[in-house]
Amino acid sequence: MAAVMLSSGRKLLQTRFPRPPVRSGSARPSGFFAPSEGAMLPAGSFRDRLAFITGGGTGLGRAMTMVLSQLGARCVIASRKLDVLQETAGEISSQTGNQVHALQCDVRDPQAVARCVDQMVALSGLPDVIINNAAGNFICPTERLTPNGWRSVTDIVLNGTAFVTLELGKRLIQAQKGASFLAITTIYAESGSGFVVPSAAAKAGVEALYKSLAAEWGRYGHRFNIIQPGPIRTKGAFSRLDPTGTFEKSMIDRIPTGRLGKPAELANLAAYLSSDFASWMSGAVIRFDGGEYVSMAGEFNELRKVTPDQWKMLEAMIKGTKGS
Ligand SMILES: CCC/C=C/C=C/C(=O)SCCNC(=O)CCNC(=O)[C@H](O)C(C)(C)COP(=O)(O)OP(=O)(O)OC[C@H]1O[C@@H](n2cnc3c(N)ncnc32)[C@H](O)[C@@H]1OP(=O)(O)O
Ligand SMILES: NC(=O)C1=CN([C@@H]2O[C@H](COP(=O)(O)OP(=O)(O)OC[C@H]3O[C@@H](n4cnc5c(N)ncnc54)[C@H](OP(=O)(O)O)[C@@H]3O)[C@@H](O)[C@H]2O)C=CC1
Repeated sequence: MAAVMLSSGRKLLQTRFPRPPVRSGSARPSGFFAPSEGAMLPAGSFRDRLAFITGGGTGLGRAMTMVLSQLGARCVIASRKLDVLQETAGEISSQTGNQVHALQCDVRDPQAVARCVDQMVALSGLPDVIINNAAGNFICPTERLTPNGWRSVTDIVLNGTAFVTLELGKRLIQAQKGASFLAITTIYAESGSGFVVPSAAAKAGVEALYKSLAAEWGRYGHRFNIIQPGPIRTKGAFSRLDPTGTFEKSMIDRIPTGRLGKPAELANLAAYLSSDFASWMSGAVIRFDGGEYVSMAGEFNELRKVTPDQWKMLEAMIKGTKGS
């Protein structure tokens, strides 16, 4: 006896199937959807451009800094840990030959953000590209969350993004200089998600902020776009969201492209959105998740697990039903 279950937990049918050789996501044929990790845009796409990337010392921020620098940008990376930033800045600039400056900045503190922008202006001027990538997150049942735990995440994600955007936005408007603003949110900014509730709430707030400013600040030459990544292995994210490593397989199983994303893939999309090739893109929200979001959403998507023999039987049963 075998049952086909819907994602809601309801049984679609229960009948005498031969035991199904259920194909797991990780058993998908390899070769489809192989990542391309080199820089996608033409060399020099960011020549004479300055990019400011929060959280640029690690993970996805580091990958975005790398590709922008490869494409000719001067970069300023900012976060709390100066030693980490300096190491990344040194590694990237020695590979690309372009300047990468490291500035200490806690985005939760608006005065620290203003000082950081002062330092950047003194070093290199006002940026053409701003990427709000810094974040904090951890899995936690919401009933265990303290007010300080809530604050630690929402202050980095929502307030931090707002402080950086306001500080730079006002100065750019004053200087009559246009810029591209990009925010890195996540797929559950749209759906919400249990167990990461401060992050879900704050990322949704960031999306509202960026969509609102896309409408309001276009007249000053500013574009605002959003990338919602699905799971991409980084130490910062996976140590806090999958500390035992047990969720990774179920993530991969539900991703139709059968793998996690790669930082360099995300970085190419970020570079495109921040480039002149995307100068008509503003207010866009791009989901970048290998199909995971729609795969989790569709009522009948679990039917991927039904085998061809089972389909023959299902079809015969359906066709054999007369009337309603
Ligand atoms: C898979 C697809 C979708 C994925 C989405 C991914 C989204 C991401 O955002 S991944 C980014 C992950 N990277 C980071 O989080 C990096 C930065 N994170 C941090 O620095 C820390 O994790 C933290 C956010 C907690 C901030 O660090 P800080 O030093 O400022 O805070 P603490 O003093 O350590 O803690 C502040 C309060 O939070 C409580 N807390 C911390 N961790 C947990 C936890 N695991 N569970 C419950 N509560 C936690 C901590 O106890 C403090 O509260 P209190 O005890 O009341 O003082
Ligand atoms: N990896 C993934 O699967 C996914 C990631 N994302 C998003 O991608 C972005 C990058 O995450 P990822 O690279 O994975 O994780 P990381 O932990 O590597 O990146 C987070 C960065 O934020 C910086 N940061 C944290 N707090 C502050 C603060 N108060 N002030 C300034 N900087 C701060 C950290 O630097 P420092 O500690 O030096 O301050 C760190 O460099 C985040 O916005 C995350 O939400 C979204 C969906 C999926």
